[in-house]
Formats: sequence, C-alpha cells, structure tokens
Amino acid sequence: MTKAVVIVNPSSGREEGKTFGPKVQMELEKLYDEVEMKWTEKEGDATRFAREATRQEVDAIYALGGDGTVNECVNGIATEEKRPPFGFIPLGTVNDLGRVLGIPMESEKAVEQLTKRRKKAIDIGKINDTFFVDIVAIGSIPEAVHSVPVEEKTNLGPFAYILEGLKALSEKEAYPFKFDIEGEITEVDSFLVIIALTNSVAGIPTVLPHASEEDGVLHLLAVRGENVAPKINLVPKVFSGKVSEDDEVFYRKFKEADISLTDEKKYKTVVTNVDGDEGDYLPIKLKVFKQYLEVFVPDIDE
Ligand SMILES: Nc1ncnc2c1ncn2[C@@H]1O[C@H](COP(=O)(O)OP(=O)(O)OP(=O)(O)O)[C@@H](O)[C@H]1O
Repeated sequence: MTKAVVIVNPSSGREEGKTFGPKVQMELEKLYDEVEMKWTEKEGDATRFAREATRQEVDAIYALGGDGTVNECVNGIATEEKRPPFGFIPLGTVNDLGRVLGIPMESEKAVEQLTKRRKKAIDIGKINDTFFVDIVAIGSIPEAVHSVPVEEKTNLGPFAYILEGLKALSEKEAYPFKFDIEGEITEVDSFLVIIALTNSVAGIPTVLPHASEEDGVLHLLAVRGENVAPKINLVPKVFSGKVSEDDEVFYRKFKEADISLTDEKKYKTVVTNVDGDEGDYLPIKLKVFKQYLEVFVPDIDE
C-alpha cells in the first residue's frame, strides 16, 4: 500500500492550486494506492502537514505552490531523520528551484510530467534554525522586495523584484558586513549580499553560473561599496553572471559561515530574505546539507 500526500496552497501565484489540485491527484493516483490532499489556510500549515506526513512515513510528499510553500514543506521534511522524496508543481512568481530542476513553468505541462520522473538528491541550506532551498539575500534590494505589493509580483513576476530593487538603490546605503567564513574574517561594505545554493537568482539563471544544486557548498556574493549610487552599473554585471571578473565583488564558496555587522547596534535593522520571504535579522549562521533531500525531477530520457 503506497501513499502520497499533496500539499496545496490555493493562494499561491494566480490561485491555480484550486484548478490543478484535482488534476495532480488524478495523475498521482496512477503511481500511488492512496493520494491525500491537504489544503493550506495560513502560514505554517504546509510545514505542519509535511512534518506529519514525514512522520507517517508516506512514500512521497508533493507541493503545489510558490517558493514560500516549497520552503515550508522542506522545513517540515528536513528536521526528520527518514525523509520521503519531495515533488512540486511551481505556482508562484519566481520559482528558482523549479527552474533549476527543469520542472516546466507551465503548470499543465508540469502536471503531465509528474509520472515521468526520476529522483535527484539536492543540497539544502540552513539559516539559524530554518532550512532554505534556494537563496538568502541581504541588503537594500532584498529589503525592497518585502514591500512589493502582491498584485505587482503576480503580474510582473521576477521583474517586480528587480524594478523595486533598482528604485531602492538610489535611496539606500550599504551595510558594514562581517563575514566569518570557516574562520576567515572579511569586512565588506555592501548593499547586496546573496547566498545561493543554485545558479538561479530571482529567476535569472546566469547570476552564479558555477553554482549547482548538488555541489555541497553555499555561494556568497557581495557587491562591494559604501555608497549605492556609484555601484548601480554593477547590477547588470551581477545579473549577467560576469561577477568574478570584477574586483568590486566579493565571492566565496563554503560549507558554514557566520554573517554579522561590524556595528552591533545595527543588527536589529537588517533583515534577511529567505527563499523570497522575510527571514531572520542579523546576525545569522549558515550551513549547507549536501544532497540531503531527494526531489522528483522530469525524466527527459523516458
Ligand atoms: N489558504 C491560504 N490563503 C492565503 N495565504 C496562504 C494560504 N495558505 C498559505 N498561505 C501563505 O501564503 C504564503 C505565500 O505562498 P507562496 O510563496 O507559495 O506563493 P506566492 O507568494 O504566490 O509565490 P512566490 O513566493 O513564488 O511569489 C505562504 O508562505 C503562507 O504563509
């Protein structure tokens, strides 16, 4: 007797969960004896459902939702010793992990692919006590993202973040970061720090061309500079992946790191963005868990 649990956030993206939920159920019933649908109502539901299902030792957990829902489900699974494979249909605006794994962005196609799949073990990261699957971002650009209205996100997709970020650049200053990367201390003034697991940032697959979802390291990129305005020309370079050529960018890969500020009084003012949603304030501890989670990806050879 095999069982899968499907966690649906009906509010994600363009609210397609309601339409696609039953289609996903029908498709997965070809693979599992029982498919249980769980509909989220509020923050925390997806984590709770995923943890309950993991403890029941179900054969697979699936999510239908945006990056926030995927993050919540992974947080429910990752704390447990025996972890079922995880699949998802991206319904949000950015869907970095979905892009990296080759999951179709068109929900109809992604549903069709559900039965033509293989498993792949991917890295996940941890910031303080929370797991993440994609990215931690800190600075003026990610802070601006927190104020992007939901409608703008839904209509413009990833560009909403970039537009909002560029607006913020003219007004904001950099923060005095202190990176403790496996014992090496570096102080960098920066308005944008990205810690990524994959090569896709804000839906753009070229930002960290050498990063891969299974390389067992976190990739940190910080744009150097005290004042934001003179650095504005660096942003297109960052987003076209030409970052390593520039002395004005600090880049390291690592397994564990602490990020704080040289000025402790500013700690409570600098908040992180974790997989697209607001996360902890600085200081933070980061760690990677190599090939820790099995995910379903489309099997293109089949
Ligand atoms: N039934 C619900 N109604 C409203 N909000 C919900 C419901 N269920 C869960 N939520 C909240 O919705 C949040 C955002 O969901 P999610 O990230 O999946 O969609 P999104 O914001 O449209 O996508 P993206 O993050 O890619 O932009 C979740 O973190 C959760 O707190």
